[in-house]
Amino acid sequence: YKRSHHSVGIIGAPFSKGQPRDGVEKGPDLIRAAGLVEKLKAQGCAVKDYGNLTFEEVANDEPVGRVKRPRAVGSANKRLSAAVHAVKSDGHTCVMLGGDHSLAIGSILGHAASKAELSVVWVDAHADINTPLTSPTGNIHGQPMSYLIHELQSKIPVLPNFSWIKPCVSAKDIVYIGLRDVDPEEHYILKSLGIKAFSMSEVDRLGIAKVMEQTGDYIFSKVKKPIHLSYDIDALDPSITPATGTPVVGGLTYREGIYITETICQTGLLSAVDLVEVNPKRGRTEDEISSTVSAAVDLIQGCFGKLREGNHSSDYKMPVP
Ligand SMILES: N[C@@H](CSCCS(N)(=O)=O)C(=O)O
Ligand SMILES: [Mn+2]
Ligand SMILES: [Mn+2]
Ligand SMILES: [Mn+2]
Repeated sequence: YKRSHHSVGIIGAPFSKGQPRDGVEKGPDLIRAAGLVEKLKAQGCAVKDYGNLTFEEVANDEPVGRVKRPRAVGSANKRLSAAVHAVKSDGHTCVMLGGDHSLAIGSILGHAASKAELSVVWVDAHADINTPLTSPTGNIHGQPMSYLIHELQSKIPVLPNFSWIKPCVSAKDIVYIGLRDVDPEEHYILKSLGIKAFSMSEVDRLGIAKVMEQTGDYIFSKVKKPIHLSYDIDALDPSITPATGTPVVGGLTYREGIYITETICQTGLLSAVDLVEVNPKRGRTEDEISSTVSAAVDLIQGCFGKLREGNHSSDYKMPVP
Protein backbone atom coordinates (compact mmCIF):
# COMPACT_ATOMS: atom_id res chain seq x y z
CA TYR A 1 0.00 0.00 0.00
CA LYS A 2 1.77 3.13 -1.18
CA ARG A 3 0.63 6.57 -0.09
CA SER A 4 2.35 9.22 -2.13
CA HIS A 5 3.19 12.51 -0.50
CA HIS A 6 1.91 15.59 -2.30
CA SER A 7 3.41 19.03 -2.00
CA VAL A 8 0.94 21.66 -3.21
CA GLY A 9 1.46 25.36 -4.01
CA ILE A 10 -1.73 27.38 -4.40
CA ILE A 11 -2.00 30.61 -6.43
CA GLY A 12 -5.18 32.70 -6.52
CA ALA A 13 -5.77 34.53 -9.80
CA PRO A 14 -8.80 36.81 -9.29
CA PHE A 15 -9.11 37.81 -12.96
CA SER A 16 -12.16 38.19 -15.18
CA LYS A 17 -11.14 40.17 -18.28
CA GLY A 18 -10.90 37.19 -20.59
CA GLN A 19 -14.69 37.30 -20.67
CA PRO A 20 -17.53 39.80 -20.07
CA ARG A 21 -19.22 38.54 -16.88
CA ASP A 22 -18.38 39.98 -13.47
CA GLY A 23 -17.95 37.63 -10.54
CA VAL A 24 -15.46 35.05 -11.79
CA GLU A 25 -12.70 37.03 -10.01
CA LYS A 26 -14.32 35.89 -6.76
CA GLY A 27 -13.49 32.25 -7.48
CA PRO A 28 -10.18 31.96 -5.59
CA ASP A 29 -11.47 33.28 -2.27
CA LEU A 30 -14.70 31.27 -2.47
CA ILE A 31 -12.72 28.07 -3.04
CA ARG A 32 -10.45 28.89 -0.09
CA ALA A 33 -13.45 29.75 2.11
CA ALA A 34 -14.82 26.28 1.38
CA GLY A 35 -11.76 24.85 3.15
CA LEU A 36 -9.44 23.80 0.32
CA VAL A 37 -6.19 24.28 2.25
CA GLU A 38 -7.42 22.56 5.41
CA LYS A 39 -8.90 19.67 3.43
CA LEU A 40 -5.69 19.08 1.46
CA LYS A 41 -3.67 19.14 4.71
CA ALA A 42 -6.15 16.71 6.31
CA GLN A 43 -5.51 14.24 3.47
CA GLY A 44 -1.77 14.38 4.03
CA CYS A 45 -0.63 17.06 1.61
CA ALA A 46 1.97 19.68 2.40
CA VAL A 47 0.31 22.93 1.32
CA LYS A 48 1.70 26.41 0.75
CA ASP A 49 -0.82 29.10 -0.14
CA TYR A 50 0.95 31.86 -2.12
CA GLY A 51 -2.11 34.12 -1.86
CA ASN A 52 -3.84 36.06 -4.59
CA LEU A 53 -2.03 37.83 -7.40
CA THR A 54 -2.86 41.48 -7.96
CA PHE A 55 -3.18 42.55 -11.60
CA GLU A 56 -2.44 45.99 -13.02
CA GLU A 57 -5.37 48.12 -14.13
CA VAL A 58 -5.15 48.82 -17.85
CA ALA A 59 -6.96 51.93 -19.08
CA ASN A 60 -8.31 52.32 -22.64
CA ASP A 61 -7.92 48.62 -23.36
CA GLU A 62 -9.70 48.93 -26.69
CA PRO A 63 -10.31 45.82 -28.79
CA VAL A 64 -7.70 44.91 -31.40
CA GLY A 65 -9.70 43.51 -34.29
CA ARG A 66 -12.21 41.28 -32.50
CA VAL A 67 -9.97 40.61 -29.49
CA LYS A 68 -11.31 42.17 -26.30
CA ARG A 69 -9.17 43.44 -23.39
CA PRO A 70 -5.89 42.15 -24.91
CA ARG A 71 -3.66 44.45 -22.81
CA ALA A 72 -5.20 43.43 -19.47
CA VAL A 73 -5.16 39.73 -20.41
CA GLY A 74 -1.58 39.86 -21.68
CA SER A 75 -0.37 41.68 -18.58
CA ALA A 76 -2.20 39.41 -16.13
CA ASN A 77 -0.87 36.27 -17.78
CA LYS A 78 2.69 37.54 -17.78
CA ARG A 79 2.45 38.04 -14.03
CA LEU A 80 0.77 34.66 -13.56
CA SER A 81 3.44 32.84 -15.59
CA ALA A 82 6.16 34.22 -13.28
CA ALA A 83 4.17 33.15 -10.22
CA VAL A 84 3.57 29.62 -11.53
CA HIS A 85 7.26 29.29 -12.44
CA ALA A 86 8.18 30.30 -8.88
CA VAL A 87 5.80 27.71 -7.37
CA LYS A 88 7.28 25.02 -9.63
CA SER A 89 10.82 26.13 -8.72
CA ASP A 90 9.85 25.62 -5.07
CA GLY A 91 9.08 22.00 -5.96
CA HIS A 92 5.31 22.00 -5.58
CA THR A 93 2.52 20.78 -7.78
CA CYS A 94 0.90 24.11 -8.71
CA VAL A 95 -2.83 24.76 -8.20
CA MET A 96 -4.02 27.91 -10.01
CA LEU A 97 -7.46 29.06 -8.88
CA GLY A 98 -9.30 31.24 -11.42
CA GLY A 99 -10.60 33.47 -12.62
CA ASP A 100 -11.48 32.88 -16.24
CA HIS A 101 -9.82 30.38 -18.59
CA SER A 102 -7.66 32.99 -20.36
CA LEU A 103 -5.41 32.43 -17.33
CA ALA A 104 -4.36 29.08 -18.79
CA ILE A 105 -2.01 31.10 -21.02
CA GLY A 106 0.11 32.21 -18.08
CA SER A 107 -0.34 29.01 -16.12
CA ILE A 108 0.82 26.73 -18.92
CA LEU A 109 3.66 29.06 -20.00
CA GLY A 110 4.90 29.38 -16.41
CA HIS A 111 4.72 25.62 -16.05
CA ALA A 112 6.51 25.03 -19.36
CA ALA A 113 9.30 27.39 -18.29
CA SER A 114 10.13 24.99 -15.44
CA LYS A 115 9.47 21.69 -17.27
CA ALA A 116 10.72 21.23 -20.80
CA GLU A 117 7.79 19.42 -22.43
CA LEU A 118 4.27 19.05 -21.05
CA SER A 119 1.17 16.99 -21.70
CA VAL A 120 -1.98 19.09 -21.45
CA VAL A 121 -5.26 17.50 -20.36
CA TRP A 122 -8.03 20.07 -21.01
CA VAL A 123 -11.32 19.21 -19.27
CA ASP A 124 -14.00 21.55 -20.57
CA ALA A 125 -17.32 21.81 -22.38
CA HIS A 126 -15.40 24.05 -24.79
CA ALA A 127 -12.16 23.71 -26.77
CA ASP A 128 -10.95 27.27 -26.01
CA ILE A 129 -8.86 27.06 -29.20
CA ASN A 130 -10.24 29.92 -31.30
CA THR A 131 -7.55 32.15 -32.77
CA PRO A 132 -7.96 35.95 -32.53
CA LEU A 133 -9.19 35.79 -36.13
CA THR A 134 -11.68 32.90 -35.75
CA SER A 135 -13.19 33.87 -32.38
CA PRO A 136 -16.93 34.56 -32.71
CA THR A 137 -16.95 36.66 -29.51
CA GLY A 138 -13.45 38.10 -29.15
CA ASN A 139 -13.39 36.86 -25.56
CA ILE A 140 -9.90 35.58 -24.86
CA HIS A 141 -11.15 32.84 -22.47
CA GLY A 142 -12.27 31.09 -25.67
CA GLN A 143 -8.80 31.38 -27.23
CA PRO A 144 -6.04 30.44 -24.73
CA MET A 145 -4.91 27.24 -26.44
CA SER A 146 -4.36 29.00 -29.80
CA TYR A 147 -1.50 31.06 -28.31
CA LEU A 148 0.21 28.01 -26.81
CA ILE A 149 0.30 25.50 -29.69
CA HIS A 150 3.36 25.42 -31.96
CA GLU A 151 1.34 24.41 -35.03
CA LEU A 152 -0.97 27.46 -34.83
CA GLN A 153 1.58 30.22 -34.60
CA SER A 154 1.32 31.30 -38.24
CA LYS A 155 -2.35 32.08 -37.52
CA ILE A 156 -1.77 34.41 -34.56
CA PRO A 157 -1.58 38.19 -35.16
CA VAL A 158 0.52 40.60 -33.10
CA LEU A 159 -1.38 41.76 -30.00
CA PRO A 160 -0.39 44.37 -27.38
CA ASN A 161 1.16 42.81 -24.22
CA PHE A 162 1.28 39.40 -25.98
CA SER A 163 4.81 39.65 -27.43
CA TRP A 164 6.26 37.70 -24.45
CA ILE A 165 4.07 34.68 -25.32
CA LYS A 166 5.92 31.85 -27.13
CA PRO A 167 4.17 28.59 -28.01
CA CYS A 168 5.16 25.69 -25.74
CA VAL A 169 2.80 22.77 -26.47
CA SER A 170 2.64 20.40 -29.48
CA ALA A 171 -0.75 19.35 -30.81
CA LYS A 172 0.17 15.69 -30.23
CA ASP A 173 0.59 16.33 -26.48
CA ILE A 174 -2.98 17.58 -25.89
CA VAL A 175 -6.05 15.61 -24.80
CA TYR A 176 -9.52 17.16 -24.47
CA ILE A 177 -12.26 15.64 -22.32
CA GLY A 178 -15.88 16.81 -22.06
CA LEU A 179 -16.33 18.79 -25.30
CA ARG A 180 -19.92 19.58 -26.25
CA ASP A 181 -19.92 23.20 -27.45
CA VAL A 182 -17.21 23.57 -30.11
CA ASP A 183 -17.32 26.33 -32.76
CA PRO A 184 -17.00 25.25 -36.43
CA GLU A 185 -13.61 26.97 -36.74
CA GLU A 186 -12.41 25.21 -33.58
CA HIS A 187 -13.63 21.88 -34.93
CA TYR A 188 -11.63 22.50 -38.12
CA ILE A 189 -8.53 23.26 -36.00
CA LEU A 190 -8.95 20.13 -33.86
CA LYS A 191 -9.34 17.93 -36.95
CA SER A 192 -6.60 19.52 -39.06
CA LEU A 193 -4.10 19.29 -36.19
CA GLY A 194 -5.23 15.79 -35.28
CA ILE A 195 -5.74 16.74 -31.65
CA LYS A 196 -6.99 13.92 -29.42
CA ALA A 197 -10.46 14.78 -28.15
CA PHE A 198 -12.96 12.80 -26.06
CA SER A 199 -16.19 14.75 -26.53
CA MET A 200 -19.27 13.89 -24.50
CA SER A 201 -20.17 11.48 -27.34
CA GLU A 202 -17.00 9.49 -26.61
CA VAL A 203 -17.72 9.69 -22.88
CA ASP A 204 -21.16 8.20 -23.61
CA ARG A 205 -19.85 5.63 -26.09
CA LEU A 206 -16.78 4.44 -24.18
CA GLY A 207 -17.58 5.29 -20.57
CA ILE A 208 -15.24 7.41 -18.47
CA ALA A 209 -13.02 4.47 -17.46
CA LYS A 210 -12.14 3.71 -21.10
CA VAL A 211 -11.71 7.42 -21.84
CA MET A 212 -9.15 7.69 -19.03
CA GLU A 213 -7.48 4.41 -20.03
CA GLN A 214 -7.09 5.69 -23.60
CA THR A 215 -5.96 9.10 -22.32
CA GLY A 216 -3.26 7.39 -20.29
CA ASP A 217 -2.15 5.22 -23.22
CA TYR A 218 -2.07 8.27 -25.50
CA ILE A 219 -0.09 10.44 -23.04
CA PHE A 220 2.28 7.58 -22.20
CA SER A 221 2.56 6.24 -25.74
CA LYS A 222 5.47 8.58 -26.27
CA VAL A 223 7.67 9.76 -23.38
CA LYS A 224 6.05 10.39 -19.99
CA LYS A 225 5.76 14.17 -19.78
CA PRO A 226 4.58 16.11 -16.71
CA ILE A 227 0.83 16.68 -16.92
CA HIS A 228 -0.82 20.11 -16.91
CA LEU A 229 -4.49 19.55 -16.04
CA SER A 230 -6.61 22.56 -17.02
CA TYR A 231 -10.04 21.98 -15.51
CA ASP A 232 -12.90 24.31 -16.48
CA ILE A 233 -15.70 23.84 -13.94
CA ASP A 234 -18.20 24.09 -16.83
CA ALA A 235 -17.05 20.63 -17.96
CA LEU A 236 -19.41 19.26 -15.32
CA ASP A 237 -23.14 19.27 -15.94
CA PRO A 238 -24.84 22.53 -14.96
CA SER A 239 -27.06 20.51 -12.58
CA ILE A 240 -23.90 20.15 -10.45
CA THR A 241 -21.99 23.34 -11.29
CA PRO A 242 -24.41 26.01 -12.51
CA ALA A 243 -22.46 29.02 -11.17
CA THR A 244 -20.25 29.52 -14.20
CA GLY A 245 -20.15 31.87 -17.16
CA THR A 246 -20.93 29.55 -20.07
CA PRO A 247 -22.94 26.55 -18.81
CA VAL A 248 -23.79 23.84 -21.40
CA VAL A 249 -26.30 21.02 -20.80
CA GLY A 250 -25.26 17.39 -21.13
CA GLY A 251 -22.07 17.61 -19.07
CA LEU A 252 -19.96 15.26 -16.99
CA THR A 253 -21.57 13.84 -13.90
CA TYR A 254 -19.99 14.62 -10.55
CA ARG A 255 -18.72 11.00 -10.50
CA GLU A 256 -17.15 11.27 -13.97
CA GLY A 257 -15.53 14.57 -13.03
CA ILE A 258 -13.99 13.10 -9.90
CA TYR A 259 -12.95 9.89 -11.70
CA ILE A 260 -10.89 12.03 -14.08
CA THR A 261 -8.95 13.60 -11.21
CA GLU A 262 -8.48 10.28 -9.38
CA THR A 263 -6.94 8.66 -12.47
CA ILE A 264 -4.80 11.68 -13.35
CA CYS A 265 -3.47 11.62 -9.77
CA GLN A 266 -2.64 7.93 -10.05
CA THR A 267 -0.37 8.59 -13.05
CA GLY A 268 2.03 10.26 -10.64
CA LEU A 269 2.73 12.78 -13.42
CA LEU A 270 0.45 15.63 -12.33
CA SER A 271 2.57 18.78 -12.18
CA ALA A 272 0.06 21.68 -12.37
CA VAL A 273 -3.71 22.11 -12.15
CA ASP A 274 -5.96 25.01 -13.18
CA LEU A 275 -9.44 25.21 -11.66
CA VAL A 276 -11.26 28.00 -13.49
CA GLU A 277 -14.57 29.68 -14.36
CA VAL A 278 -16.29 29.46 -10.96
CA ASN A 279 -18.56 32.54 -10.97
CA PRO A 280 -20.84 33.07 -7.94
CA LYS A 281 -22.80 35.77 -9.74
CA ARG A 282 -23.99 33.14 -12.22
CA GLY A 283 -25.61 31.10 -9.44
CA ARG A 284 -29.29 31.90 -8.90
CA THR A 285 -29.32 30.62 -5.32
CA GLU A 286 -26.82 30.09 -2.51
CA ASP A 287 -27.24 26.35 -3.08
CA GLU A 288 -26.19 26.71 -6.72
CA ILE A 289 -23.09 28.63 -5.67
CA SER A 290 -22.15 26.19 -2.90
CA SER A 291 -22.72 23.16 -5.14
CA THR A 292 -20.36 24.67 -7.72
CA VAL A 293 -17.69 25.65 -5.20
CA SER A 294 -17.75 22.35 -3.30
CA ALA A 295 -17.43 20.41 -6.58
CA ALA A 296 -14.36 22.51 -7.36
CA VAL A 297 -12.84 21.67 -3.97
CA ASP A 298 -13.64 17.96 -4.36
CA LEU A 299 -12.04 17.89 -7.83
CA ILE A 300 -8.82 19.39 -6.46
CA GLN A 301 -8.83 16.92 -3.55
CA GLY A 302 -9.12 14.11 -6.11
CA CYS A 303 -6.02 15.47 -7.87
CA PHE A 304 -4.02 14.97 -4.69
CA GLY A 305 -4.96 11.50 -3.62
CA LYS A 306 -8.42 11.63 -2.09
CA LEU A 307 -10.26 8.41 -2.95
CA ARG A 308 -13.92 7.60 -2.55
CA GLU A 309 -12.98 4.20 -1.08
CA GLY A 310 -11.43 6.16 1.81
CA ASN A 311 -7.86 6.95 2.80
CA HIS A 312 -5.72 6.39 5.88
CA SER A 313 -2.22 7.56 6.71
CA SER A 314 0.56 4.98 6.44
CA ASP A 315 1.55 5.55 10.06
CA TYR A 316 -1.96 4.96 11.43
CA LYS A 317 -2.09 2.56 14.37
CA MET A 318 -5.36 1.27 15.76
CA PRO A 319 -6.06 2.18 19.38
CA VAL A 320 -5.69 -0.71 21.87
CA PRO A 321 -7.46 -1.10 25.22
N1 LIG B 1 -16.39 29.25 -28.14
C1 LIG B 1 -16.93 30.48 -27.52
C2 LIG B 1 -17.22 30.23 -26.02
S1 LIG B 1 -15.75 29.77 -25.24
C3 LIG B 1 -16.14 29.53 -23.55
C4 LIG B 1 -14.86 29.79 -22.81
S2 LIG B 1 -14.69 28.83 -21.39
N2 LIG B 1 -13.28 29.14 -20.80
O1 LIG B 1 -14.65 27.44 -21.74
O2 LIG B 1 -15.71 29.18 -20.44
C5 LIG B 1 -15.92 31.62 -27.69
O3 LIG B 1 -14.89 31.41 -28.27
O4 LIG B 1 -16.18 32.72 -27.23
MN1 LIG C 1 -15.82 25.98 -20.80
MN1 LIG D 1 -12.64 26.87 -20.71
MN1 LIG E 1 0.32 12.20 -7.12
